[in-house]
Amino acid sequence: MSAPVTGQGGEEPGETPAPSAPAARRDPSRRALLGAGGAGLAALAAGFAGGFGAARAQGAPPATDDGHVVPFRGARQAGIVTPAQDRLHFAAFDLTTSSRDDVVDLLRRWSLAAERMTRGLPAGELGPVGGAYDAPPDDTGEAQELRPGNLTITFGFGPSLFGGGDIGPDRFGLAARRPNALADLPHFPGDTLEAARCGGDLMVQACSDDPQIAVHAVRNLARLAFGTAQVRWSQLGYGRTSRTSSAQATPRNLFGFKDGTANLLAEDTAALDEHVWVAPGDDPAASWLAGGSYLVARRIRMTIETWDRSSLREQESVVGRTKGTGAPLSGGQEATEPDFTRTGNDGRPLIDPDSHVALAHPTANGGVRMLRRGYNYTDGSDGLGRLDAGLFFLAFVRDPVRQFVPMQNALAKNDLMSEYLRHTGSGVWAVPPGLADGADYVGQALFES
Ligand SMILES: C=CC1=C(C)c2cc3[nH]c(cc4nc(cc5[nH]c(cc1n2)c(C)c5CCC(=O)O)C(CCC(=O)O)=C4C)c(C)c3C=C
Ligand SMILES: [Fe+2]
Repeated sequence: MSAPVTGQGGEEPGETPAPSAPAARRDPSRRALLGAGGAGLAALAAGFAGGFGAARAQGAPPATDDGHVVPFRGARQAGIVTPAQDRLHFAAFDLTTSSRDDVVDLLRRWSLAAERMTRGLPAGELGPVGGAYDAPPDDTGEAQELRPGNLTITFGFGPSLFGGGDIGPDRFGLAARRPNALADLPHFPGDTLEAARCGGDLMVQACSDDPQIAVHAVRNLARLAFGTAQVRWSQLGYGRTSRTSSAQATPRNLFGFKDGTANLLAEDTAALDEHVWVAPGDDPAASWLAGGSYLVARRIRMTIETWDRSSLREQESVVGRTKGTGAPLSGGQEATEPDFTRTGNDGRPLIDPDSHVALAHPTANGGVRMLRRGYNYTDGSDGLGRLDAGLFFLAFVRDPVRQFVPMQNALAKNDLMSEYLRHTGSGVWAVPPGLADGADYVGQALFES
C-alpha cells in the first residue's frame, strides 16, 4: 500500500479535533476553500496548480501525487488502454427508477465524483469529516491518507438500459439508440452462469494500484446511487492477468502461466482502431458510441485442484505455451509468433490444434483480436473445500458480436482448457467515449444529441 501523503479530505496528519465538535467550527479554512459547486473544485484545482507544497500551505485537504493520477477526462475513458493496474472492483448496477431525468442526474453525480476520486479527492466536496455533524458524510472516508493510486473509473451501459425487442421494456426512451451489437450474449456450450452474476443496466470498472482505493470508489458510487440504482453484482480482482502496455511485464494467471503475451497494447494505435474503438460509421443508430468501445466480462472459475493434479505436459499442451517462459510450444521466446504448422518427431503439431492458444489466435478467428484486461480472483472456498478462484475475464472490443461471440463459441466447443473452466458470470456493456473538456457527464451524447 502507498505511503501516506496527506488526507483525501480529512484533517491534516496529526490534527485531531474533539470528536463532538461541529465540523464547521473544526475546520473553517477548509470549508471556505471547498465552498459549494464548481467554485470549490476550481479552488482545489488552483491548489494543484500551485503544487503539493502550496496546497498544504493553504490548508487544502487533498494532496495528490500527480505521478499516480490518471486523468478522468479525455477522448477515451480511462481504464481501457491505461496500463493495467493490479486491483479491480467491478460492479454492475440495476436502475430502480423509471425516470430518465434521474438516470441523467445519476450520471452527472457519478461523473463528478469519479473525476474527484481519480484525482485523490473525496467523492463529495465536504469529505468524510467536513460536512454537517448530523448528516451522512459525502465521502465514506476509507481512502483518507491514501494516494490517488492510479485509480481509473470506467462506465458502461448494458443492453437492459435500452430495452427494445427481446431485450425488455424501453424504460427510458433509449431503445432506438441501442447499438446493434449490444445484446445479451448467447448461451455458449458448457455455460453454468448464475443469474445473480449476469447483466446489469450500468457497469462500473474501478481499477487501482490499491484495493482499498478501488473499493472506496465503487462504494461511494453505490452510495450516490441510493434511490436510483443498486448494485446487482460485483467482483473483486487482484493480480492483473494482462499487460496493456509494452512497458509492463507479462503477469501470470492462477494456472501459473504467463497471460497477456499476445495482447493488444496501448502503443499499437492502428490495431486499437481496428479492434477496440467504435468508429463513427460503425452503427448509424448509435453515433453517440463513436470513440467508445464494448466491454465483455466473464467470471470464469478455474478448477484449481484438478489442474494442480495434472502433469506439466498436460498443462502446457492445454495452453499451447511453456509454463516457464511463455514461449509457444513451436519454439522460440515469449514474443515469438506461434508456428501452428511445425511438427515434432512423431509428425504431430507441436502446438495441439485444440490448445487454447491455437483456438484463440487471430489466424483461427478471421483476424479477430481483443484488448484483454482481466484479473485473478479468489472468493474463498466452496462447501467442498475447493477454491472458488479463477479469472475475471474482461475484454474491450469494437464489436462483441463479431469478435467475442465466435471466439468464445470456438473455445467452448473445442478448447482443451474448457475441462478446467466453469463460466459463472457474464455481461456486455457499451462503453461511451471519454468526457471532453466542458462535457458534464459520461454518456451525455446518448441522452442529449
Ligand atoms: C473468448 C475469449 C477468451 C477467453 C474467455 C479466455 C479465457 C482464458 N484464457 C486463459 C489463459 C490464456 N489465454 C491466452 C491467450 C489468449 N486468450 C484469448 C482469449 C480468451 N481467453 C486470446 C485472444 C488470446 C491470445 C491468442 C493469441 O493471439 O495468441 C494465453 C496465452 C498467453 C497470451 O497471449 O495471453 C493464456 C495463458 C485463461 C486461464 C482463461 C480462462 C480462465
Ligand atoms: Fe485466453
